Order: sequence, then C-alpha cells, then structure tokens
Amino acid sequence: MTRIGLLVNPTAGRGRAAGVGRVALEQLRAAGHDVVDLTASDGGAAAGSAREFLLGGGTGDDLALVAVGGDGVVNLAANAILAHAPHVPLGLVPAGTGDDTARALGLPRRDPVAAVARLLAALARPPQVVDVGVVGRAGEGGDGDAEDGGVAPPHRRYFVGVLSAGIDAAVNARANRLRWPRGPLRYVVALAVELAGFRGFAIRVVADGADAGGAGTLVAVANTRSIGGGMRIAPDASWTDGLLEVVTARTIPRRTLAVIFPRVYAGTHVGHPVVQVTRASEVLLLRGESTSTGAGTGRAGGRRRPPAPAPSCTPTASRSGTCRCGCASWRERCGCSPRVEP
Ligand SMILES: Nc1ncnc2c1ncn2[C@@H]1O[C@H](COP(=O)(O)OP(=O)(O)OP(=O)(O)O)[C@@H](O)[C@H]1O
Repeated sequence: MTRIGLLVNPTAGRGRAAGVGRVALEQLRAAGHDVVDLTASDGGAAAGSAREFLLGGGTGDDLALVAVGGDGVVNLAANAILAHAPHVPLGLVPAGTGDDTARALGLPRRDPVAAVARLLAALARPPQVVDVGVVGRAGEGGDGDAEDGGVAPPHRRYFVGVLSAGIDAAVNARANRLRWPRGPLRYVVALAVELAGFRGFAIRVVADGADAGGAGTLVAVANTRSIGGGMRIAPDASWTDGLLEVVTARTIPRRTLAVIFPRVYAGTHVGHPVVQVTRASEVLLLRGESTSTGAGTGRAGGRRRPPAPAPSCTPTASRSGTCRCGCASWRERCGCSPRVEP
C-alpha cells in the first residue's frame, strides 16, 4: 500500500480534471492505497497542501504524489517534491489542455481509467528517473554559495519540460489568456497576434561556456520535446541524456518567422538555416546583449569565445542542480523573469 497525495487541479482541461480526479481517487482507493485528497482552491493553496503532505509524510518509500491535470500542476508538484522531499516519486493522471508531460510519458490522455491503470502498474515497480531543469535568479535576496551557483533555494525553480524565453513564450502566454478558440487552434491565433507586433528580442545564448550566438526570435531550453499540446519545439530532446536542448533563432523578418513557426508542430523547423540547435548541461541567457559577434551563426556544439560579462541577464537553466547567472558576479542583481513551462 502506498500513501498517495492526490493533487487535482480542478480547473485543468477547462474543468475536465475535476471528474478525472474523482475517477483516480476511487480507483486508487479501490486498489488498496491510502489516498489523501490535496485538492485546493487555487495554485498557491495546492502548492501549500502538497508541501504539507510531503513534509508530514516521513522518509518511507511508501509515499507518492500524484498530479491530476495538465503541465501546470505537474510543474507545481515537481517543484514541491524537489524542494521538500526529492525521494518521493511523482505520478500523473493527464487531464489538462496541452498535456505535454503526458505526451513525453506516452500516457493515455483521454482515458482516465486507462491512465490510472498505468499509474497502478507504475506504483508496483521502481520509479523511472528523468532529468529536470533548474532555473534561478542569482542574487535576488539569496545568500547561496558557489556550490548552488549563488542561487539560494527559495529562488530556484525546476522545470520538467521546456523553458521558453522568446516568441515561443510570448505565443504560449497569449494562448493561455485566450478564451477562444479552444484547443491547439488558439496557438495559431496567438501566433498571428504576436507576429503583428513582433520586433525581436536581444538575447545571447551561452551553452556550457561557449557563445552560441544571438537568439532574437526563438529561445527554448528543452528537457522534453513538445510545448503547447504537441508542438515539437525540440524534436530530439531527451530527458534521460543529462543534457538540455537549446533551440534558437536570431531575429528574422516576420514573414520568415511566419513560415518557420508553423513548422514547429512537426518539428521540421530545426532543419531551417536560421534555427540552431545546441546541447548543453548549463545555459546562460544574456538579455540586452549585442548579437554582433557571430549572431545567428552558432552551430550545435560550436565552441566560441565566452562573451564579456553582461550588464543584465536572464537566469541560467541547468540540469545539474547548479544555477549560474550571466552577470559579472553571481551575486549581481539580475532583472529578468523568463516564462517556465513544466
Ligand atoms: N486548484 C488548483 N490547483 C492547482 N493548480 C491550479 C488550481 N487553480 C488554478 N491552478 C493553476 O492552473 C494552471 C494550469 O493548470 P494545468 O496546466 O494543470 O491545466 P491546463 O492549463 O488545462 O493544461 P496544460 O498546461 O497541459 O495545457 C496551473 O499552472 C495552476 O497554477
């Protein structure tokens, strides 16, 4: 018997998750597990109840946290586990809109009974181990030492899927705000709106200490392949290779972007000459950087001279647990806020 904290996001999948949560609760209890319902009124309260469950659960192997919903609640649950009880396995019953984590796991996304059956089978064997990304803002009130890259734990976030910081993030954020249309079509609408006002970003990427060039359009640091409900932003990313896949495109004309972005659905954008793919275990996103030094010409794995310290920066994404900032000093203040997808 496993003591299971069931973290249902009743708002996920436009309310579908509430019913899926009831199915999961019944099936898990019927299978003899001790299920604690952690459903809360909002995301903040859900994070609190997950924390309480994990901290009060002891150190036994008989504990699990199960998320019911989409990638947002997976992110919430993963962050709770990694902050408070990293030994606890995370289970998922998909009931969200995009469900990209469920896609990465190959779980049934429209059949809760089958998904819970998969979960029950998984509870009976050792958990699968996957990479996670770490992102942090160095110097913001933390006293982290060199070992944690100057990023104290309260300022550290984890991501299971993809960290987006370019137009991919802007499109995703706008799609989340749209009430209509439903489903993947809203990303098309969001793209059209974002393209209309698009001017490009000034971001420079440093991958494992090597300058990977400018990224004015697309900036995705990927642990898994897809975002936005199956858009294959990093088609070759793997969450078991110990590396993050960095997919970038320099600032390009809107019409070129309009051609490339739809190709993200199939993952064929990576074959376009303006798109670079790099693999690294630590990535710096330098904001406000001039991209004159070889901007947009970086190639996967290419080694370049490390850039000069940046005046401002976005945080590092790293899978190793080490967060660094691209400032001259790790403790220097960094005014940045990338969007993080689970
Ligand atoms: N009661 C709640 N419990 C947990 N999360 C909640 C709750 N209410 C609102 N949220 C918020 O809802 C957000 C979106 O949830 P989630 O990702 O699970 O569903 P979705 O958006 O339908 O799916 P997807 O992200 O896969 O497209 C979460 O990031 C979380 O902050």
